[in-house]
Amino acid sequence: MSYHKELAAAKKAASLAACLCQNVQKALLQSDVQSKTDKTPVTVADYGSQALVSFVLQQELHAEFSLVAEEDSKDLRKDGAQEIVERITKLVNDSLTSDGSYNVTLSTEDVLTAIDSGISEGGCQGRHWVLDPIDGTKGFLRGDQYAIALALLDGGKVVLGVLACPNLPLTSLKDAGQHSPNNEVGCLFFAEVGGGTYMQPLDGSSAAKVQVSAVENPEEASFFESYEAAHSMHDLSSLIAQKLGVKAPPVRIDSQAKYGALSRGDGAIYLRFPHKGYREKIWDHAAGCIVVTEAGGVVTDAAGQPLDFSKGKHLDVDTGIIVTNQKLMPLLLNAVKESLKEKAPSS
Ligand SMILES: Nc1ncnc2c1ncn2[C@@H]1O[C@H](COP(=O)(O)OS(=O)(=O)O)[C@@H](OP(=O)(O)O)[C@H]1O
Ligand SMILES: [Mg+2]
Ligand SMILES: [Mg+2]
Ligand SMILES: [Mg+2]
Repeated sequence: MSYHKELAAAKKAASLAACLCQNVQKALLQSDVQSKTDKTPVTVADYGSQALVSFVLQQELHAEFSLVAEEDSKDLRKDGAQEIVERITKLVNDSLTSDGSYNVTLSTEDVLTAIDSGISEGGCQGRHWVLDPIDGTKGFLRGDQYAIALALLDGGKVVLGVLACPNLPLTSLKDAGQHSPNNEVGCLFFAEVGGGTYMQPLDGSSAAKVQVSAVENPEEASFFESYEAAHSMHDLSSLIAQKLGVKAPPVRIDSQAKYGALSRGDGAIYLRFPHKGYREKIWDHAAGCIVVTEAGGVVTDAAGQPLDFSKGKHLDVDTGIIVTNQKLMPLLLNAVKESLKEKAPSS
């Protein structure tokens, strides 16, 4: 089955949302940031991006629509939130006007409704869009990496994914720090099942196929991990890297930009080991997972099992998520197993 129409709609939605986020990041006001009940930050751009993607997908596809997305409008419907809802609505309308494809002006209620169409639970039947309107909100607030991550599930499998990474350099991160005449940023990665992974500049110029690193010797490999130590155990990844013989220091960047960078071979390994008790959400991995696998990579949990996106909002993974190329995966799995055994509290 082909998903060309859906992929075109997803690229349009994610690119427009990326423009909205870039505009907010340039002029971020402290009042634009709120704290959610789980104490993580959310900004007007997270809400605006979710409303915009939801609206664009519904306009483009005219089909029955199910969206599993990170944000909801609960906090925005509370007393005192009217001003922030108006700001979000203005951001969404400005983005729609600058694109010019839709002759509409959304009301505040339209925007809240668009945000809330992301309440689906997903599952193993039918089609479900999966959206992280800003993945890496902490990175976004620091002015670092973040991504708009959009994927489509069909029968519980990820069939397409788009990652818009507005701050990711167009050239490899391996060249970072070296003198490069081209320090432009803004990448759009996209993949359809069976069709490979492509990257194009967010400004829309032509796309090129990408491949994961072909490195077979771990001593030549470098690895990515979360920027935030609260999101992944840096001491455990350091032990795994040491056991593998990786020489390079970790590359710490926020969000699924890690999957994008890995898909084009900027590094060979991604290690993610959340602290005990954290449950991974499908929107933090669905788009990244297909972007890497279609580029020839492998994404598994720490036990070597593929990620199962068919169980609803959560991913029930064993201990952590690891990503690399097919050659390095057996070595990596061994290093992970040994490191976990060593770190386990002795009974
Ligand atoms: N405690 C904890 N453990 C593990 N993961 C967590 C935790 N808290 C949050 N999150 C999720 O991490 C998402 C950000 O992705 P990363 O961890 O790759 O980015 S970062 O480098 O740490 O910023 C981040 O995504 P966004 O909320 O979309 O920014 C969260 O879903
Ligand atoms: Mg969040
Ligand atoms: Mg996220
Ligand atoms: Mg998010």
